[in-house]
Amino acid sequence: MVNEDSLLNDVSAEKISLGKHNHRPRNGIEPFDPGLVRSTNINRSAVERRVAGLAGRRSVKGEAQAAWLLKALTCIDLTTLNGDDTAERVKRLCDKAAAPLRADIREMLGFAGERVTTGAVCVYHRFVAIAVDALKGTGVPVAAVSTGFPAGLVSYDIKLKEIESSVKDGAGEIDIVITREHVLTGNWQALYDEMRGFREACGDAHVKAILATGDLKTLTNVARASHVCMMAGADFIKTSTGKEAVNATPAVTLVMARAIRQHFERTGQYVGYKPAGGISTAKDALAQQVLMKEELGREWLEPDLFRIGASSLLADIERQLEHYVTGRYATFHHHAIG
Ligand SMILES: O=C[C@H](O)COP(=O)(O)O
Repeated sequence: MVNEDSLLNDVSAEKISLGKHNHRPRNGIEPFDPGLVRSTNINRSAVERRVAGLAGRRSVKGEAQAAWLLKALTCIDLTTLNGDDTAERVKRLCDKAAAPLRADIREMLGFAGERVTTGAVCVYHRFVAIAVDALKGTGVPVAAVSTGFPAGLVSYDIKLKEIESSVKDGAGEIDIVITREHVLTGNWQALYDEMRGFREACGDAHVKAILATGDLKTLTNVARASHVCMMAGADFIKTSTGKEAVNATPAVTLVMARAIRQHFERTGQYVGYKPAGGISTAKDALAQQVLMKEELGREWLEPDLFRIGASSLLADIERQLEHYVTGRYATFHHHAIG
């Protein structure tokens, strides 16, 4: 059985706490602070050095790795965002989110009686009601991508209406995309204003701000956009739509995690982090988790503060966990969805 205490060697009192989906209380909204934005600057070489240093120093093996992967699985926002999505595909995805691990693997890991689920299911607005229905009683929330995802270039009014419709259909989380032009032209006030409006339109649903970091040109822009969205009340900041050419790189994770840390030190508010796009292997997930642990600490490894947006990661995690308990690798078709 996976020793729960082995999740991280230096936090032996912590538990894996499976099946926990509680959202944190909503964060407050800070007034716009242009001085803080102007004074935020990122040195790319320093970021790259730190990322390379971490990759060399930290590796998680054996039983501890199985525990980390189990934890990563509970943080996945299991996603389908394709033009050919159908109700049937979304229902199958929901079944997988509610029971992501084969019963025999779960049993061999020592979690037979536990509810193990992914962090959420993430879909387009059209499928929100279907997913909410399919996930009834599972505790798994539905996240809706919104505000003209992925480009975010529909009118502001339509963006607000889209958020409101998804909330009405039962989405507990709304993943909004920001207007990249506001960042690229340095119009931080406009970014703050739209983010506040999105947050308000979400009502009680939690809001994740997708920065589309691959479009933002510099790490300084990534850090400034992170701060502005957090000031305006984002519950999570998220890297990417998965549709940009570059998605959740370790450098971007480091910059966004540090922005979250600074925000926490300044305001006492906990903002979550969601890397998304191109995270498809257990190794990718572990690299993101290590960065979170090193930069933000143990609390930021739980699904209320950490999610991984991914369409195909689950299959590899399940495969690695099967290998851990049986000593064998199954072929990929045994872990079909996710
Ligand atoms: O938010 C989630 C992403 O769209 C998923 O991207 P992916 O298909 O590269 O895993």
